[in-house]
Amino acid sequence: MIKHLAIYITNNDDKPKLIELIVTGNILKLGAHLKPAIFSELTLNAFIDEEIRHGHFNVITETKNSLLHSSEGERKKALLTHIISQNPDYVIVDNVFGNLDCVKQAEIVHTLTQLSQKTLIIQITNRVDDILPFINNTYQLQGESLVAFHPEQVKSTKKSLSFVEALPEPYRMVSEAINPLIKFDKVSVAYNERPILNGISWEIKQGEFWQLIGANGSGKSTILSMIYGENPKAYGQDITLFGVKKGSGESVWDIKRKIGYFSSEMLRGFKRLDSIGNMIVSGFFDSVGLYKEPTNQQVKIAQQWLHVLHMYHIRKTNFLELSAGHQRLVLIARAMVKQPPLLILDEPTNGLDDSDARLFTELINKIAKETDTAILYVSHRKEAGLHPDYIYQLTPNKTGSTGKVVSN
Ligand SMILES: Nc1ncnc2c1ncn2[C@@H]1O[C@H](COP(=O)(O)OP(=O)(O)OP(=O)(O)O)[C@@H](O)[C@H]1O
Repeated sequence: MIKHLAIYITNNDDKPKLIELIVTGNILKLGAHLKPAIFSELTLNAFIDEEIRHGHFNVITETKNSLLHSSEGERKKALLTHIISQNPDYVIVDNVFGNLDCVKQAEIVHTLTQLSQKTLIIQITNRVDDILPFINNTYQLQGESLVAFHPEQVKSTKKSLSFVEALPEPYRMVSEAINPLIKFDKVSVAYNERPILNGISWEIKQGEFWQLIGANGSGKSTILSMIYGENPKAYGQDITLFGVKKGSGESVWDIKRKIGYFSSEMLRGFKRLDSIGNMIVSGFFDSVGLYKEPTNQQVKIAQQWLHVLHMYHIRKTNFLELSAGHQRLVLIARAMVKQPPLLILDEPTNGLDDSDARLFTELINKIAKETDTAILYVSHRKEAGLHPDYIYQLTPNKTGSTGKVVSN
């Protein structure tokens, strides 16, 4: 019987190094002649880069769409099919469920379970709930070797509140809020004649905390891009953003100014050298670096955020030195310093380990409770401990997804 294994890591572990140790045969004694395949976001990104640069598709999705224009679920499924067709000796499976809905998760588990009958699976995960059902051997990293790990350790960790200081008082922006902030009236969208959204009517009002859920490909990102992005599909639709009808000559810049935005994708390739303090205060200027002199009030608010996050003493530290989880907390503070009317969080916990996801969720609940900022949280994962006021669900079907409010 093949002895499949999972390696539980935290956001402080060096994942690329771990993968290198595995494929060079230096951590599991696998033999460097064996042919590995890596199922990870890094592999997917490499294929997407290739697509963009050379225009040819090595990995084809079920709908024959390019990877670039496919949803995350479609991409992962396509990558797994591609990997299996390559007949590897073993497969390293990294962040297997990131961004996948329950149905897609079950499909991937099914495919991997079949694959596991003849091929060794080495899973790398930072969520104990994600450990694949056919894996009984779990380890964690200690230096450059593996030691036994018991998932119950994480589950039984005591959960005390981490952010106790009050959030700063509102900055002037909040008075600009117009209710409802966002209004979609019978919005329908198709790509290449394929219906995606069908008659979406939805309102987000000041201070409300919404979670947007829906299967992969149901159109969640399409909705977001019509609010925050410059999706041309938004024109000719009945969409009102902050009291201004889309297509009425509104300024995209003006809309973006009213929205704090965070997506886990933002950290991909982020290389700027900035201190934590500057990162936060630059949120007042809608710029990444700090090019203007902040006012006393702005500095004070940024300092309060640093205190809330317990980072005041490390405010001069380079942002890139923080763990992935702490970087996200800083980017949330950066998006929130102005207390915008709306905060959009797009798959925000993807890639976070258990403890950082818990911290992140606690901060979002706190923002929802203590500020007038409305929150739109897009995620597949029912994040334990997250307390949205309402859930809006997209249900896909052949004529495009319909939407409805479901109970929490
Ligand atoms: N520019 C585009 N051209 C063609 N098809 C597109 C384009 N953008 C999105 N699509 C398709 O529209 C559908 C909805 O995509 P969207 O990204 O909005 O879904 P999603 O719910 O966010 O999915 P996921 O959760 O997997 O990210 C998908 O089938 C996708 O392939």
